[in-house]
Amino acid sequence: MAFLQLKEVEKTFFTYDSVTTAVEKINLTINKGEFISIIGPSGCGKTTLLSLISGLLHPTEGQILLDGKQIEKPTPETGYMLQQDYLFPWLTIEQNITLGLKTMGKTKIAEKELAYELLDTLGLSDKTKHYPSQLSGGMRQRVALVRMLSTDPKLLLLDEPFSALDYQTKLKLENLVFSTIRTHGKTAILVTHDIGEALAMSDRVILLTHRPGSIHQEFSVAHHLAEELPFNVRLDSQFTPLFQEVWKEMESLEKQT
Ligand SMILES: Nc1ncnc2c1ncn2[C@@H]1O[C@H](COP(=O)(O)OP(=O)(O)OP(=O)(O)O)[C@@H](O)[C@H]1O
Repeated sequence: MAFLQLKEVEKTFFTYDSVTTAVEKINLTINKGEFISIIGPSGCGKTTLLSLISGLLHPTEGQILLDGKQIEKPTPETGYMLQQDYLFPWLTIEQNITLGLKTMGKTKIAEKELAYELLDTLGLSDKTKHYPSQLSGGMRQRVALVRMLSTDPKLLLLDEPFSALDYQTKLKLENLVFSTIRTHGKTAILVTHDIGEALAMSDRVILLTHRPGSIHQEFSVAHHLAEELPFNVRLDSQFTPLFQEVWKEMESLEKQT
């Protein structure tokens, strides 16, 4: 059975003076353990699509099924990581990363084990008593990654999580996020404006059309590359031709406006 299935999904926003169809006719199947990226022109509905998958929004038409069950509302089965880390400034790093567990009533030491293990793996174990303002942007995003994974969600939704970082930090964090997600065998969907990032991190890249966004083309990344760390993928001889292929398609979409 498909892990995540989008069937003829459409989302239209109705406001007092406008009707906006953000996405339409989206048919997509994602298997367990896959890493998918969604790219496309600005305003084509990428974030809307993630919000629909998270259960924060409901489709106007169509269905979204996770493990065969229709998604009705946000649940701990799905984790979200955004461009801004949204850490609570008045809580320590330790309190921030265990907050999700606390709201789920999981306060036992054994239930927090994964969170502490992740803090250690991501080099943050000496920062547990610090406050977010005492950390760099890259560190804060690492904390956001730990917070997302600590409740052990089945599906991860990443909405431009690296776009506010400087280039070097972004490259390092891509590697770290990728290896952490792969190690834990999670299924992930990344929204990004960066073609290179999409290709370096994913098994498949989905290119959406202009709004209303529908799937224009899907690009598969060779299996041996999809298993490599993103930084190494960027250096591979197959990377540039694939980048050019995606770039050309994006350019052709621009010409259609
Ligand atoms: N709550 C809302 N009410 C009305 N219109 C909305 C709402 N949310 C999104 N939209 C509209 O839906 C369209 C798609 O927005 P969305 O943010 O999903 O695009 P995006 O591809 O993520 O954009 P970007 O690339 O700029 O981040 C836009 O025209 C946006 O104005």
